[in-house]
Amino acid sequence: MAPQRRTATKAPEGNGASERRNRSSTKKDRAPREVQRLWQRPWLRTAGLGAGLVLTALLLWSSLGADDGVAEVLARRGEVVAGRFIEVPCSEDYDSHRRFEGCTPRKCGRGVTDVVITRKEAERIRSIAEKGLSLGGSDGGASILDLHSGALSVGKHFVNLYRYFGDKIQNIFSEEDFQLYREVRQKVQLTIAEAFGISASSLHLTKPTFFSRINSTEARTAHDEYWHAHVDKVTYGSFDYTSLLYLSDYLEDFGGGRFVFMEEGANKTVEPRAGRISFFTSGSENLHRVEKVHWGTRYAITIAFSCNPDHGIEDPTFP
Ligand SMILES: O=C(O)CCC(=O)C(=O)O
Ligand SMILES: [Fe+2]
Repeated sequence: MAPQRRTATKAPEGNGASERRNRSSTKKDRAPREVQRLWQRPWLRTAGLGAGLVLTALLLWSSLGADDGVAEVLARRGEVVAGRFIEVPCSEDYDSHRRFEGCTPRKCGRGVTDVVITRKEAERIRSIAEKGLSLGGSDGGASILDLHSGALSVGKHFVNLYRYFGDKIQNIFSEEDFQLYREVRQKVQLTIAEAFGISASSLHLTKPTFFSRINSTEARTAHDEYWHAHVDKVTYGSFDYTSLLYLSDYLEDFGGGRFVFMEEGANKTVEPRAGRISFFTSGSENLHRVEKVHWGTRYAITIAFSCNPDHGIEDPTFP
């Protein structure tokens, strides 16, 4: 729009012929007629239409971008991130909770690493999720399995798989599965502690800790609506540090389903990759959402930590 206006007003000034031809016109009506005449020139009309098209395309692109919430990629699926950390100012969310010095975030931010959990480990963990979730699954697009509480999505509800399946659950899961969960939790805890400069022992595993399986089936209940923007500290209360371990690959196993940190004009996405850990402080400095999954199946596990020992839970144990 701006270049078009500049052309229309500037051209008559420098165009002597046009001025001479219009000597009889009053000052008042000169500009519109000159603009009209200029507009009748084919090249200007083409340029104007071109600019209009570019502008429309830009507006469309930015509105689609805003809807999609995508601006920059923090971690691409195809790259191996050896450790990336971006500090962001802490929100005030932590002030309304009891503070634990040396743990409650004073340094806030988000990190990604692909070198802590191997692809092989991710595949083994994913098979735990597959085994557990094969026993149930939501009617809608999002199912969860919480090894700690035993919560498993079934239809439009949850069941406690330990109660529901009783001793039979020992035929599904193995001691090694739980051992693996513990090892992964430990590695994630150390990664978070190091990135935020705190002691790993000040972090307490907190609930809920769960596997998620998302596909493109339409949501049936509010539990299936995983795509809403949220703040983990608000949603889950006890969370101070959130981690996500991805168990499948963006654009290989599923489409859509990118993780988005929402920031005004500068959303950042994390593209899931098997074995990728994404971790961040849980306050509103890290408002986020998950894009809708358009095809395929996306597996992840949410493991979070609290600074408050009262909110700590033990690792899940083999029943
Ligand atoms: O699966 C993800 O990428 C994010 C999940 C999430 O935001 C959550 O569990 O609170
Ligand atoms: Fe979240």
